[in-house]
Amino acid sequence: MRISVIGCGYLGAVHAACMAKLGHEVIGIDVDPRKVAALEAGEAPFFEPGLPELLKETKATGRLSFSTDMADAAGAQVHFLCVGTPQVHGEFRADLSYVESAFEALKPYLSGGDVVAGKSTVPVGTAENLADRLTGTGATLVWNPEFLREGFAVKDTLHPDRLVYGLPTDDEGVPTAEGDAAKALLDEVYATPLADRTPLVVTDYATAQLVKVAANSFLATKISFINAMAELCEATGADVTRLADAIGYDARIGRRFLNAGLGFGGGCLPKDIRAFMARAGELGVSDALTFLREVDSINMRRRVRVVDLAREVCHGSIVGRRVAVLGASFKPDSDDVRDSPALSVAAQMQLQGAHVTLTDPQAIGNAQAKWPEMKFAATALEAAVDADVVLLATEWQEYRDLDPDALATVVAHKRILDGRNVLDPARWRAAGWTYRALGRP
Ligand SMILES: NC(=O)C1=CN([C@@H]2O[C@H](COP(=O)(O)OP(=O)(O)OC[C@H]3O[C@@H](n4cnc5c(N)ncnc54)[C@H](O)[C@@H]3O)[C@@H](O)[C@H]2O)C=CC1
Ligand SMILES: O=C(O)[C@H]1O[C@H](OP(=O)(O)OP(=O)(O)OC[C@H]2O[C@@H](n3ccc(=O)[nH]c3=O)[C@H](O)[C@@H]2O)[C@H](O)[C@@H](O)[C@@H]1O
Repeated sequence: MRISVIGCGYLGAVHAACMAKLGHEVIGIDVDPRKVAALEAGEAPFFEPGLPELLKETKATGRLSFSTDMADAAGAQVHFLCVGTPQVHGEFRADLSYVESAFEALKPYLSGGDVVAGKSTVPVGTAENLADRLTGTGATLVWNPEFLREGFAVKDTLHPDRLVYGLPTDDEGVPTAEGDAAKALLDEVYATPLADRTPLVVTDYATAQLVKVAANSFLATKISFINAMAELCEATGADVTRLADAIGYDARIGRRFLNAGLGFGGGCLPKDIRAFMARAGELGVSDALTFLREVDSINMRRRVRVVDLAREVCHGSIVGRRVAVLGASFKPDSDDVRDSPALSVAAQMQLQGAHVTLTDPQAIGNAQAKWPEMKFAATALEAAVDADVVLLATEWQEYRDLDPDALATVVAHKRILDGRNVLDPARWRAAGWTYRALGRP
């Protein structure tokens, strides 16, 4: 099938390449000419494991191309909307201006029977509004939220945990004839994962939009729950990693997403819970989501706590102290620094008078663009030269594998803060290090 993908960022570029891998003929469209040029040359414009290989493979088939010209979307039967929905500056709500402009730019190129499939994460009500505005075009809107994780984006797109279709429905919640036709087209798009028995939830617009923000809110809540427990552990001398192991054995709770540390960041979880709260307010049900305010606060307190820990190990002040921060991306296996806890803590320390040197295997370029005045180093060992304290802020495998003896040869003081609870305290202490972590002794 011929497919267009509008917006080729972390979501859209992967989606486009994966759709081509599934056998479709795909045109990816983005307003950023540099991104389009890279993708058209078969190069990934950001770091995502497996994407460079997939782009090469699918470009070679001739089924995948990229363009800045929306007119190239004409002729596609399904158009995936994958543009950004960032937080509005100074407010909680989502900025829908990119969705608006992409949608309006696409409209003249739609034909009868086309499907516009929204993938961006949007406030509930957006799909209903866009659907109304398709009247007269003969095209049908569906909401098809995306659940991929950066770092696993290719696998998550080709082998999703589930697919969700939000279709137009009648007053009784039954899909309309257009809804049924749109479902048939999406079933064709996702024929391979559906044949692999990927669970499919077919529902209405409102539910499909809510599923996405509910999922991210649940994940954020799970992380903040364990980080709240970390605060209790800090007050009592308990170990939050053992606590997580113990409660995680209960299948009703589960161990995944119970890693305490610097908390969640990225281009999605933080802005999605805030946009959800803003939307609940507009709908007159803000009380239903007041707990997310606490989820957000617990998360942000972890960033403050790690700066306090640095101060503690430096005998009361970080002014003039050299701090090596290992990790700038919001999670390992990504170069994404949007709302990165690591970068935010590094910046805080710098603003409070420390001399910070930051390193990351993939995200230095993006971090430098955000904080040009920060000092950067290519490796952990270089960053740690003469350091008074080292902070592991993003758990890249190479930082998990660091040798305490090797690192000891370059630092000024053997003090390590484990911001992600991934190092072995006994090993580091045995090597003479002062080891401190979030929520464990
Ligand atoms: N990054 C992720 O892991 C996931 C993101 N999402 C959601 O997907 C959406 C996109 O997120 P990302 O890909 O991370 O953002 P991004 O910022 O990496 O990509 C958005 C892309 O849209 C392009 N764009 C903006 N206006 C356009 C227009 N009028 N026409 C064509 N292209 C346009 C931008 O140039 C950019 O390349 C957001 O709503 C996000 O919440 C959902 C699931 C996973
Ligand atoms: O809507 C989105 O964009 C995506 O947001 C998240 O994916 P992602 O942001 O790529 O990364 P996660 O693996 O969810 O991690 C998010 C943050 O939580 C942190 N985290 C994660 C797990 C954990 O146990 N503890 C913890 O602090 C990570 O370090 C990271 O900063 C969701 O997991 C995806 O399902 C969703 O599609």
